[in-house]
Amino acid sequence: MAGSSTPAAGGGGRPPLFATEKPKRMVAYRLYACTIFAGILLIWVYRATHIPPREGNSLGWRASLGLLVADVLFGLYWVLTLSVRWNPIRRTTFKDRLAGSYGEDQLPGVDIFVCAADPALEPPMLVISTVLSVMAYDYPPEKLNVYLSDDAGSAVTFYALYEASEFAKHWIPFCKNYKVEPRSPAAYFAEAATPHDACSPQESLRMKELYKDLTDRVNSVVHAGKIPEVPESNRRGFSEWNETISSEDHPSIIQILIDRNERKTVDVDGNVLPTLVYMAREKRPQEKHNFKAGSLNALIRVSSVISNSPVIMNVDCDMYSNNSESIRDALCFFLDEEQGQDIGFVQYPQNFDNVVHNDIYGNPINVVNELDHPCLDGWGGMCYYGTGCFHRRETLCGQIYSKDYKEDWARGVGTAQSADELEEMSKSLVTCTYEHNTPWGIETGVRYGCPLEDVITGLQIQCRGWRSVYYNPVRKGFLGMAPTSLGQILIQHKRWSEGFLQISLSNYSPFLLGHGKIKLGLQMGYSVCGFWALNSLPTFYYAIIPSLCFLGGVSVFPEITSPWIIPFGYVAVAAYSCSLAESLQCGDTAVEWWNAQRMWFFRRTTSYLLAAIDTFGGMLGVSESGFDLTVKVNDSQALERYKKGKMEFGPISGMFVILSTIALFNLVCMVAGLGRVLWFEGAEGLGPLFLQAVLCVAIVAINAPVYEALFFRKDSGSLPSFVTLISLCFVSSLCLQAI
Ligand SMILES: O=c1ccn([C@@H]2O[C@H](COP(=O)(O)OP(=O)(O)O[C@H]3O[C@H](CO)[C@@H](O)[C@H](O)[C@H]3O)[C@@H](O)[C@H]2O)c(=O)[nH]1
Ligand SMILES: [Mn+2]
Repeated sequence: MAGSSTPAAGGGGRPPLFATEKPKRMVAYRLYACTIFAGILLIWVYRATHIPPREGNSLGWRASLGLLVADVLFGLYWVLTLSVRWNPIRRTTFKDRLAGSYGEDQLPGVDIFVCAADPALEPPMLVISTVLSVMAYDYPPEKLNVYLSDDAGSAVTFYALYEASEFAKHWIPFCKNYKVEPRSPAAYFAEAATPHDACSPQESLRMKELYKDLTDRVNSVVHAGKIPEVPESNRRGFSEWNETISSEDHPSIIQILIDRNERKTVDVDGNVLPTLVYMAREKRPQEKHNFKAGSLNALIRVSSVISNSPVIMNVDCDMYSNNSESIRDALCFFLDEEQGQDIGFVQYPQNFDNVVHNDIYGNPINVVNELDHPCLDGWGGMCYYGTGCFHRRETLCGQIYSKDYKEDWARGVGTAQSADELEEMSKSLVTCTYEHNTPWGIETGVRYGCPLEDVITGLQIQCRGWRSVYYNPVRKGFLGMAPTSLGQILIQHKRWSEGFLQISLSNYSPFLLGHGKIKLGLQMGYSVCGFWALNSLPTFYYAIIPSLCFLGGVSVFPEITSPWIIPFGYVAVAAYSCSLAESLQCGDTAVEWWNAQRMWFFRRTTSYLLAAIDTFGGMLGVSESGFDLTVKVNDSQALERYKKGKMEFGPISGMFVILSTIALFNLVCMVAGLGRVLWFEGAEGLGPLFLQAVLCVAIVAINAPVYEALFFRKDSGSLPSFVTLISLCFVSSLCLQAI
């Protein structure tokens, strides 16, 4: 199977538009996995047969029972993770064949959705740079329709989009004439000072000036919070706003800013521009709006009236297109005659453009992008993760796949209706009450009621018989923004792990919903993230109990001279070496790997733990989950600290108390525990406690930034002494348990 490619289409049809390859390394990996599994089994045997008698101070007995459970859970979780290593595949597309087989006029229409929610957290300039980047795709503009959903219903965002529609008349021809990449103006002008494309320095300078004017105008409106006079011909849209409008309470607003029909808009070269639509669905305080999922569903309906293209792509407002050919790449999958019929969606990886070298948060997720996702693809079902994804419209509307299903690639809306009519029609589709008593949010559109609406929607589509594809080109399709403060990251991961756990424990779990419909490997693949939150429990246990026992001189691992130490040592050393090797192979540095390990530890002991608690609370009806927006602006000092690799803790939160408690507790255990053993028993005394000492030292080492923030840093990103105080209370009560 090594290096095998998919067969060419036979019998005179169009040639295949993509190929699938399987890499060779898998045999070695599978052998290695077998040895790890043997090690895990031996650890289980050891745990089950080495429970000390329950007498006197029963710490050893209790701890051994707990570790038995923890080791079993870790082992089972490891088995799940095999699914995202077992079967990776790699896809390549043939865009030249696409061009050979389909004329430009035969290409399908594409609707692009951009979601924004809050002009304070998501600056309008960021939003319109993303919009401009997707308007400038290398694709026939009369087939391209771009929709911005503004969940804040903000006049400022609308103003920015209006300015973008004017700027597009210069920007799009510039991009196309000079084959500029990337096509987000913000990203383009932030890159190298010397333009690397065919354009002359004067041209580039002229464009840069125009862009600077745009930025100044938009930002001054953002600061003033007031809209200036705009030309009479374009005033119409602004009259929608008045004093009574607020972000939580406003009617539906829909404005077609660029339209191909009667108000035909052309660029400076006289070419038509892609349709551009602003949408703010109605919001009322008493009505649930279902966050991003609600916006996407509103966009699906509005676009069905205005353009109704067979392909839909959606991005978050901070994730710009970095590759102008992405639409054509995605179409290579959908339009392939042999293998494309059952492909429901094409997901691109998430990559970031604001991450620095040796990022302290371990943000380059290369292993996920280069190994995990190709494996999900290998099982026939890359998940949908909410941004950078192309769908067939029908898959989002509940269509079930069957062999007889024929896509109408030519579908679309004619040019009969005027923009005013279209706006009126679509407004009625995005009122608060429109979805009442309809299948929207349940069977139709993106699913509601879960913080990971996208993943569950993707799973539902796969369970209706569609396959999905993962495409990771060399020039990244999209670049987004990673949060660069620990507090933000932990909140984001809490939302994700909570969403995943909710899915895993519901009727929509990949094992129940997917039973008989998707492959076992894919069910397991989903569960790797699905059980992140539960995996926090054994991690938390491992972070406290062995160290506590070390402090009390109670051994809970095999002695250094016992043969039982071999499976423990082997599993730990081999698993971590393999993980490091994978990271390096996927392009991370060793420092990034180490930082990523630290983040795993932090997330598991905070975000995931709280997510597990909240999920169970939610099942008992105590708590309800929301969508805490990720901040996309940082103050300049924080940004400086980030660049220097200083961890940004930010405002006090319960999560930091947990982090510093674990860090301080292990520090105490290490110092007092080592001191006690060496003082009373000498070096031989370490024999039975060796593995615990190693574990404790490792936890202290990984927590270095926490100690720095607690004791040495004075800047506003460090941990306040209040956190130290509370943590010390917890630490002392924990230590008392050892006595
Ligand atoms: O009420 C809301 C809340 C959010 N959004 C938009 O949703 C997107 C994602 O929000 P963000 O705060 O950036 O969350 P992230 O954690 O960065 O998002 C990741 O995680 C989400 C699921 O938790 C996915 O939907 C996203 O695609 C994925 O990038 C942004 O464009 C928001 O404007 C809305 O449109 N309406
Ligand atoms: Mn985001």
